[in-house]
Amino acid sequence: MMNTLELESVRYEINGRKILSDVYLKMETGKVTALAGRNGEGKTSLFRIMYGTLVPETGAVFSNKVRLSKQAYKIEGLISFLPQVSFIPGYLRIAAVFNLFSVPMDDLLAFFPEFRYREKQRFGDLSGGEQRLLEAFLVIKAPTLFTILDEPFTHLMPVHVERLMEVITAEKQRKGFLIADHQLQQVLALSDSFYYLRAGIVTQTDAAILVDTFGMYR
Ligand SMILES: Nc1ncnc2c1ncn2[C@@H]1O[C@H](COP(=O)(O)OP(=O)(O)OP(=O)(O)O)[C@@H](O)[C@H]1O
Repeated sequence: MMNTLELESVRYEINGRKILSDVYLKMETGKVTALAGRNGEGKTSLFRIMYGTLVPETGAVFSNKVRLSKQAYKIEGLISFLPQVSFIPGYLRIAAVFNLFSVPMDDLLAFFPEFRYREKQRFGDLSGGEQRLLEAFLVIKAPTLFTILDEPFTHLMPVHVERLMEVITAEKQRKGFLIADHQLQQVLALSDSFYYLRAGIVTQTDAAILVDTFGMYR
């Protein structure tokens, strides 16, 4: 069964400045949806409104066309979110972190065997890139219908980006993704549908227009 998660008629302002005006956006299971936009256009704000940690002036989130009665993140199994900033406490050991997210360590080792025998290491002792990789992996694998990824490839080395893209493609069989990342080539390769956010307006677009707008090799 295909599931949808939609933002409808969302208006959001900060100190009287319009960030989002009458925004519509749809996520679907089985699809990766991309949101493109320059720095500061409001992508993170839109993600937080969808997730439920930011309250807009108007608008709502609909799951399979039914308006949510509470924030999306409070509904078990509905949505996971990778924010731009680190969110896992450094004192936790890797094994404990995987337990918390209900993700088996073996799932990680299948894609990233370099973490074998490191279960007892504390999360805070990993390199910045390794921490980012594990956070992205856990959110992607979390047992939810939908996942939002805010710049998942930032700080990752190219081989990890490639493998993380494989994880997303595999998980897409059962969930829907919404992704923003400045690595346009990767986003284009992964995504099935595209939106563009500019001056508060979200429009549906396609890969060719995004390449024209942002350039492939900036
Ligand atoms: N608490 C705040 N007070 C004032 N302005 C804010 C606040 N939070 C966000 N903004 C502004 O709102 C706009 C949208 O921010 P947002 O983080 O949603 O953009 P973004 O598209 O995700 O940017 P980036 O690609 O750089 O992450 C930005 O111009 C930002 O400066």
